[in-house]
Amino acid sequence: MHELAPWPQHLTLTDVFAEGLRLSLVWNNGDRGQFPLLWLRDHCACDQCRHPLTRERLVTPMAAVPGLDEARIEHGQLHLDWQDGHHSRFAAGWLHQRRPGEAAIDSLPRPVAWQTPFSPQHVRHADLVAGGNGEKAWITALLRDGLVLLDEGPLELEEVSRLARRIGPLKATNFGARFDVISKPNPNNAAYTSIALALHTDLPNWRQPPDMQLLYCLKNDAEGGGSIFADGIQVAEALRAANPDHFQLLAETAIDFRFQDEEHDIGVREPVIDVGTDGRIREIRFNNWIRDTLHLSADLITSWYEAYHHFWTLLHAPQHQIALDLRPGQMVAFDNRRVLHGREAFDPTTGERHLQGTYLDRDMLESRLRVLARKG
Ligand SMILES: C[N+](C)(C)CCCC[C@H](N)C(=O)O
Ligand SMILES: O=C(O)CCC(=O)C(=O)O
Repeated sequence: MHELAPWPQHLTLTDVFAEGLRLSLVWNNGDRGQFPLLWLRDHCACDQCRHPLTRERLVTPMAAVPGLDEARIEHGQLHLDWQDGHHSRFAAGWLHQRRPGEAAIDSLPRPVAWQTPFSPQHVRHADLVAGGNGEKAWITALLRDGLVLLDEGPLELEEVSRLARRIGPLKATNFGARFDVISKPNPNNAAYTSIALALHTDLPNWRQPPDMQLLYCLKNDAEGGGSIFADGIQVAEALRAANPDHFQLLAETAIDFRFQDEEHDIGVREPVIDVGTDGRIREIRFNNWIRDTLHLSADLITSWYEAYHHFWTLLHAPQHQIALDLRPGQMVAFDNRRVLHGREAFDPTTGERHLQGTYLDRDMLESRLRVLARKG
């Protein structure tokens, strides 16, 4: 079927009936499904309909489906002879996975809000780089919890880039594809100082902020510098429960985020909480440094500030935060569209602190997990 993902091999078809412009199929496990003929012709997997090497569809949209001469089951699989001379063959398990009206089966983990007390999953570096289950566990935890820790990695510069490249290309931003979090002489960003960083998401001033952030600890022996995290979904749900009007205001009111330095001026107008039509929280944009002028009507301004302050207070409430003291050789990976991160101030005169970081697209993590799942 020109499909790399596995489909159930034990299923066979036992019956097929034509009903107008549909076929009704019955499998050996008793399941039934109805398939419009147009769908079947559009999904034909022969070499004229699917490119044998790229696996991409070659069939173009049809106004009407050619008539069917015969639909039959051979060795449990479906064979169709079309009146225009075309022949299609469908594997029973492949069709079963795609029964119209059934939700598509995707093995990707759904995001699950943190429950207090939340303790993140840890994966050993050696297990991640061995591939297989270690890598699956790491990606699964990251997609599900929005945060995962890697332990016992080597103290090598660029290890973060090597790990990221296993998954996909590093996602470049105006800070480069790979960045060093150290205190710098002429910082363009609070991260490059030694001051405390309140909880934030990175680059909410981009239409599409980076999805996943990896921070690899190489040195952390200065006094202070502990890391903090909070789950934006958990806290936004807490806000919705405590004050639905505040939640609504942050979800419905777009505000401006903006970053500027000598070379850039990157801004976007979006709400702090992005809620889907189903009420699900899809994204949090929260970064108080790069919130731009609050350009709202005078009526809205005071109530927006109230709601924002409420959210800020809940984010920083001890029950919503986890504190991590990153050790050299440890890497934290988190979903930057959901989980907020921050750190305590550190004293650069007492020792060194050096993190190397990069970003990854969520699509690449999902892709990697699907590829790993092919092997079962
Ligand atoms: C991690 N790195 C230093 C590269 C970027 C940090 C970005 C955080 C910043 N306040 C902003 O969103 O613009
Ligand atoms: O220094 C840290 O621990 C976090 C740095 C940070 O918040 C950032 O790079 O955005």
